[in-house]
Amino acid sequence: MNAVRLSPPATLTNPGIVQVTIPLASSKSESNRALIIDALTGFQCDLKNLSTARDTQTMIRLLKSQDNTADVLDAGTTMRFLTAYFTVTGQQKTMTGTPRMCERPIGILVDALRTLGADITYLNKEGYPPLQINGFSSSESNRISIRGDVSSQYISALVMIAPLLPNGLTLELTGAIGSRPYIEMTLEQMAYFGADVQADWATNTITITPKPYTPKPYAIESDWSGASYWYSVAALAQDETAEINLLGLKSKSLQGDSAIVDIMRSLGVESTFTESGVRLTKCPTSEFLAWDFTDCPDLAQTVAVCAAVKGVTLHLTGIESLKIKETDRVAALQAELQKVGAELVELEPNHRYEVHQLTASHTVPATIKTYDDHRMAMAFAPVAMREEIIIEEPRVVDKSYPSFWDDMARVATVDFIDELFQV
Ligand SMILES: O=C(O)C1=C[C@@H](OP(=O)(O)O)[C@@H](O)[C@H](O)C1
Ligand SMILES: C=C(OP(=O)(O)O)C(=O)O
Repeated sequence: MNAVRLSPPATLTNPGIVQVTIPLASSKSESNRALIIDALTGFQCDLKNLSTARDTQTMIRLLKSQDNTADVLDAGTTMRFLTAYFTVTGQQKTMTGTPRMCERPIGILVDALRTLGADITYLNKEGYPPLQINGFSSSESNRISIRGDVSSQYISALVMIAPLLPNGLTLELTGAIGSRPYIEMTLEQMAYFGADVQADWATNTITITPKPYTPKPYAIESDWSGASYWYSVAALAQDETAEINLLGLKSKSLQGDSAIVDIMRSLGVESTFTESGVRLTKCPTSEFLAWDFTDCPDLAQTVAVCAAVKGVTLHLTGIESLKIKETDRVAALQAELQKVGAELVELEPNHRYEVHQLTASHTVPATIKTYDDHRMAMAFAPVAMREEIIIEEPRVVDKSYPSFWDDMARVATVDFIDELFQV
């Protein structure tokens, strides 16, 4: 029998006074777009404050790698953006990732790239990674209809390569559009680097003319998705004088997850923008909150856990895309919220959900499974402001926010139970 050391769970206890300044990780979404655009200029941009997130480090590594295989691990943007980038730059690559990545659909993007002239084949299951990029000879076609309701990352991937296409690109987005702020972020960053982009949101049409990017310096903003966990800490803190200063955030952000400012006002957190970022303090809480997460799906877990523990009834819509992210986040929330005395129920099939507290008591500390999903770990960590909690596989946070536990250790005691597991 071998003794192996697995990633020890994190136990979070004893929140004291919550008075803290957090430098925050920078945005992996902004970083990964800037890196693709930089690569399309021949790596001539001076990118500042790039994210230390694994998703971004993977992007950096794969952009420079000469290997025939690009393993994106569990990074969705890296998979989708690189598939388009390697195609348009004529690089023959095998694109693969974790087993979960190979369950996350990519057919909509591949179909669009094929229309533009790509030769791409699936190596296992049609519509899913792994896939093989065999070559690209650009077609006359520069007008594509594409569904907007599965993942905005396909659209971001296509528009970023569009300035290099001989005829540019016109994308007609069909159906509902999910995660639209991420598309707008892409277009804003492209425009900053000199691309000629036009979005008509009345007709859901995006037009990009052929025109090379202009290399320029660019500084990445702090990560609003990562900031959301600090909002939850402030909302759940017992310390009525709690004050959290989050550095590097701006009130006018490219990131749609800055919607956390408005959401958390109902959950008892006031935001004051300062020269250095945003200051969180406590304010009165509502008893009920309804929110449509179509534009900000990555906030749903944070808000669901926070509302559940605070005893605020929450109605969620726009969370369909959660089922195809790092894990099925709806199922994961349903299982784990029970452990902190709450439940997530479906009010209208696949459309409207409710989170509410249960009257029965629950076992403390709860041990939360994270399902290879960084946001499960970080969404449940703030529960420590109310009761002891154990988070399994805590290093999942490395995907987007590697310093998360170091930062949490400033408002809670974080113990990694260093035990030997027998196999
Ligand atoms: O473009 C991006 O940077 C992202 C878009 C969103 O994905 P979907 O468009 O698949 O919802 C979001 O959930 C993801 O974390 C990052
Ligand atoms: C869904 C996420 O990332 P991605 O789709 O890029 O893997 C996320 O960070 O929550």
